[in-house]
Formats: sequence, C-alpha cells, structure tokens
Amino acid sequence: MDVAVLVSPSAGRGKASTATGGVLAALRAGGLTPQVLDATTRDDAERQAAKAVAGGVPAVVAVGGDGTVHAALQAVAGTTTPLAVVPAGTGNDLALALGIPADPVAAAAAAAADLLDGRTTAIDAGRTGDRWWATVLCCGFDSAVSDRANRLRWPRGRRRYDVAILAELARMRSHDVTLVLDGVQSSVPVTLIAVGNTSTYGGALRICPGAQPDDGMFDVTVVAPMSRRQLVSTRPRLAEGTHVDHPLVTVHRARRVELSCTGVSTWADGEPVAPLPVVTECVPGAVHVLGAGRR
Ligand SMILES: Nc1ncnc2c1ncn2[C@@H]1O[C@H](COP(=O)(O)OP(=O)(O)OP(=O)(O)O)[C@@H](O)[C@H]1O
Repeated sequence: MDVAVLVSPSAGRGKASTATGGVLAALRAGGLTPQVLDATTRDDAERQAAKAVAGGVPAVVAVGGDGTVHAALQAVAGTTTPLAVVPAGTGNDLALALGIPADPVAAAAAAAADLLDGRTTAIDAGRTGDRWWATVLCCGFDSAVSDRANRLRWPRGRRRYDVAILAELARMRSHDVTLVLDGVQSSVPVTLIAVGNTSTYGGALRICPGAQPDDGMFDVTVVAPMSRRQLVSTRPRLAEGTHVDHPLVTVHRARRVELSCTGVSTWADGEPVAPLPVVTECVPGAVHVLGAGRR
C-alpha cells in the first residue's frame, strides 16, 4: 500500500532529515510503500499533500514538527484520509497530546501497524477561515513573539524565540479584544488569548491544560493585562499548567470563538494563520490519526 510522506528537512534543526531513512525503513517493514513528496516550501508541501489526497492515497505521513503536521493537515482534515504524525521537530505538541511515540522510527512503525489494521483515532481540529489547525491558536503576546521570531534570521531554533520574547517583553502592551464565545460577547483587555484543541504549545507548555482533542470543544485561556514582572514570574508555571490558578488567568470552553482587535495576528501549530478578526470553529472528528495512544 502506497503512503505519501511529507518531510520537512529543516524541522528540528535537521532531525527530520536525519530520521527519514529509519522512518522509511520502518514504513516498508510495516508493509507500506512510502512515496516521499518532492516539496521544498510550505506552500509546495501543502499543494503536493492535497494532490496526493485527491489522488486517493491511503495515508499521509508527516515527518517533522507541528508546522509540518500543519501543512499535512490542510490536505487531510475534513477527509477520511488518515494522518501519521512522525515527531521530528523542535515542537511536537500534537504527537505528545495523542500519545504518539516520541521516537520517529517507533512512531512510523505504530502508524504502519494501525493503517494495516484499519485502526484510526478521530480527533477534532480547529478551522479558522480556510486554515485547519490541530493544537493551539494564540494571539496577543505569543503571536507578537512568533511574528518577531519569524522575522529574525539569527539565532536558529529555540534561541530565536528567547530573543523574540525579550524584545516583545520590552514593548509589551495589552490589547482590547472583543471575544465572542458561542455567541456570548465580551470586550476584554488581554495580554494573550490561547484557544486550545490540545493542551500544549511551544514544546510541552501546558497553556490550555484541560484541553482534550476529542471533546468537540476548545479550552480558551485568557490572560488579563499583566506587568512584565507578573508575566515573567507566571511563565514557568506553564510547564505544569498551574498558571490557570493565577487570579489574572481565566479558562472558558466553547465550540465557536470569535476574536476581534486591530494590529494582532494569530498563530496555530507554530504557523501564521491570519490577522484578527477571526472566527474559529472546533470541527469534531475532523482528522483520523494513525499511531496514537502508544505512551
Ligand atoms: N517538504 C517541505 N519542505 C520545506 N518546508 C516544509 C516542508 N514541509 C513543511 N515545511 C515547512 O517547514 C516548517 C517546519 O516546521 P516544523 O514545526 O515542522 O519544524 P520545527 O523545527 O519544529 O519548527 P521551527 O523551525 O519553527 O522551530 C513549517 O513551516 C512547514 O510548513
């Protein structure tokens, strides 16, 4: 059985490239015939994955981090074509949320076994305009950090985010956001808002600790205006998700989230999505995943 394989060579600072040989061998050993898509850019990757799905490929395998999964997601979400997530990026938050093996070869073997057994795990996905996403959509301080990190050419990897965080802390301000949760509108000054289909972003930071990818709902974490000192002292609590106990943090649940504010962008799965205003809906069971529930 053929499967389309999307490899993002730069993901994980080359980890995806290095892992590819072992991943392809594991897919072959599992009885599959991997066809590596010849994509060099994100747009190209999305186009080729969509073409493979339209051509009836039995599964798409994404080898990389959440950004690579995001590219594959644009092709498979809303279809019955399953997605195999092979974690090899800097941030592998979807794999973490779904219990996909952390080792790329083990993840590929698990995906192959599930595909041959006809076993998939249905998860929800976020839909914002014409973009699908799987983990967390954020705006405010975090999207400003991502905007800035995206503009930096140096340093590479995680250090780029450290530099961007420092720069954005220096010019930090709150945003007056109009938030509509399942039709209930409020105007809230915020430092950031995170809409979670799954619980973590940025490499296991539990920004929406209660989010479950199969409950048909988003968890929405709203951080009210904070001083730099408060933000810096609260950030380490993201590792455990205990920031939600802070009096300036509230968590809501909704199926449909509308966000409006000028001059603010949104990012999801570590990728740019759209500037505000946006409407985001949780689409139940939109993605069928292979290799889940193994850790
Ligand atoms: N075949 C491809 N060729 C080039 N780029 C790709 C390809 N497939 C995906 N991409 C893009 O490369 C990026 C890889 O990001 P990903 O999150 O997977 O890796 P990462 O190392 O965790 O991310 P980051 O570089 O942000 O730290 C994404 O923007 C993705 O859309």
